[in-house]
Amino acid sequence: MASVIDGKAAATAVLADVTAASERLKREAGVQAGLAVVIVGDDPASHVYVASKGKRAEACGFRSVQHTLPADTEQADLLALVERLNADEAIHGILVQLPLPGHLDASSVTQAIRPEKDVDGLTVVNAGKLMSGDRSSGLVSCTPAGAMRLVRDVHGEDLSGLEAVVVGRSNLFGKPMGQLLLAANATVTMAHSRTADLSAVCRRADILVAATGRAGMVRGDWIKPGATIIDVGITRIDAPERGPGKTRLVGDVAHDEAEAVAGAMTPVPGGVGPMTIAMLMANTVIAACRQAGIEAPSF
Ligand SMILES: Nc1nc2c(c(=O)[nH]1)N[C@@H](CN(C=O)c1ccc(C(=O)N[C@@H](CCC(=O)O)C(=O)O)cc1)CN2
Repeated sequence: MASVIDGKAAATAVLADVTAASERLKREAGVQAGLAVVIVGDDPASHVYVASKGKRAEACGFRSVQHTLPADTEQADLLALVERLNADEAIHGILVQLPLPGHLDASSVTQAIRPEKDVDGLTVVNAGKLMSGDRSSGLVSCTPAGAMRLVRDVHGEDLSGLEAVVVGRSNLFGKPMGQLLLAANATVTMAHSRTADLSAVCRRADILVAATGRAGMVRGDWIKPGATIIDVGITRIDAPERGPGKTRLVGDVAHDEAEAVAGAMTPVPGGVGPMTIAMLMANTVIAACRQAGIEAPSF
């Protein structure tokens, strides 16, 4: 039976360190870290995540600002807001919640954020720094940074000799996750929906990271006995067994099958999700320390 990798407990530990760093920033530089989150439209899940980001930011002692824009916001208006936030000295981190409504070009909005304030780690500057191994001035995308911290809790800092397979190749998660695993000396395979014999590729993994976007896609017989499973998926499904109209969250890994084979695995909920928000707070305090010219913590 796989042991549970407790993302909530790991997130609580990160948030305690973030709060301490935020207090040090105030003491040493007289600066309150500022995080601005921009949300466009009415997607209910996005609103829940953004509200949670605001609450966490306040709990860490940050100034937290939320900009809520209507679904029919024009590209030029969104870009103008990003420019205002770029110029605002009280704001050290900017995040535009994704997905954006279909008529907006998410990439050009993301790329308009000043790299020093890009707490989502999505600008080409930050993606390039991650790829070239520059961790001293770049910012890493929150979900992969959080997932990597969970991997380190199980395997330590050095993954030499271990095979890691990442299923999914998004800019937000799969690509940076592959880079982080590689930087820790894992032998990394990036797999995706067009990979031939995906189940056989996954079975090679000592560390299997599933970000397929398809609930329950990774089955028990895709898993090497004893492997560590990081499940990045989060899908709400109907749960009639819990009562009429009830729902529950599931990941990309068939949980019960995987539990019988894996050595350790993240649950959904309570695994990678809480780490996403904790690492956003970590990135914000790192960005604020750098902008204030004091030593930034590492997480
Ligand atoms: N600009 C960004 N947009 C999005 C990101 C991102 O990193 N940057 N990630 C996801 C959504 N996301 C944060 O924005 C996120 C997803 C899930 C969780 C979380 O804590 N999940 C909980 C369950 C929550 C629930 O009950 O619904 C868990 O897994 O335990 C936090 C953040 C897409 N957009």
